[in-house]
Amino acid sequence: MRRSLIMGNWKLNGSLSMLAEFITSLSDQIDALKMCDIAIAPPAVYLHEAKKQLKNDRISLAAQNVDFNTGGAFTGELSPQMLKEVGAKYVIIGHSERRSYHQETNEGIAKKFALLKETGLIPVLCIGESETENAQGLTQTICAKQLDAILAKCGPDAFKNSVIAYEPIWAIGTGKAATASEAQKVHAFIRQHVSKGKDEIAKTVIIQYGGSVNASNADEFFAEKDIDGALVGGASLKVNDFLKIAQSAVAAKTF
Ligand SMILES: O=C(CO)COP(=O)(O)O
Repeated sequence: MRRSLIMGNWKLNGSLSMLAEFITSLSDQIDALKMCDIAIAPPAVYLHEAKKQLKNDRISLAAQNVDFNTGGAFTGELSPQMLKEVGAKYVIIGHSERRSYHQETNEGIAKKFALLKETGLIPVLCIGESETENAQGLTQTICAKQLDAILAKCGPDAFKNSVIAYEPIWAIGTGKAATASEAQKVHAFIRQHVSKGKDEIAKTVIIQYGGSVNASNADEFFAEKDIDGALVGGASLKVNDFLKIAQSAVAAKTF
């Protein structure tokens, strides 16, 4: 059975003191959350300190972005190896905020995906459609295009041991989450599209939902069979809300 993965994407938020408080509270509660994997993605500048403060490996670290070069004259960038060295296990790539504010393309994101795999890091590939695309019935077409760029670059086994986060752009930070059944339909499509009939991939690829997940609506998402956790933005900044979301994931797997 796939384990749920609950990941907090702090985006451009947080501080050293918030990090310390967050890690202490999360560590106190972690034993009750055995059935799911937990990760936080603070700004990369805090990863090294986070790694030092984490007392057990039940809480993993994620970075929010990476470069597609391994080193050299690329001012301002961070390589997969650097992120690995400071404790990252996962790296979020292709977030819609990076696609739109930093003009990231499917091809560039595919290069990042390939490099992460080579480095032994787990890519968390964000995909999803805009409000207009959703209204035009293009959700599956857009998701397929974003996934196909990865399959073209990395081959049919690309998504083995990888994570995909379905994040409809219109649901991010808006308080207007997709309904659980809408999300489930897209997740089922994604699973079928990336596995192309290969059981090993269908069974292991983790597909998170992201977009206005909070402590009150998380239960509904985790009750769906193809929703394997959540990539949480705003609600991941408050440790109690984040914990409640993780508890919902645990409850969904234990009855
Ligand atoms: O973008 C997100 C996670 O990557 C979702 O953000 P919100 O949970 O704030 O909608």
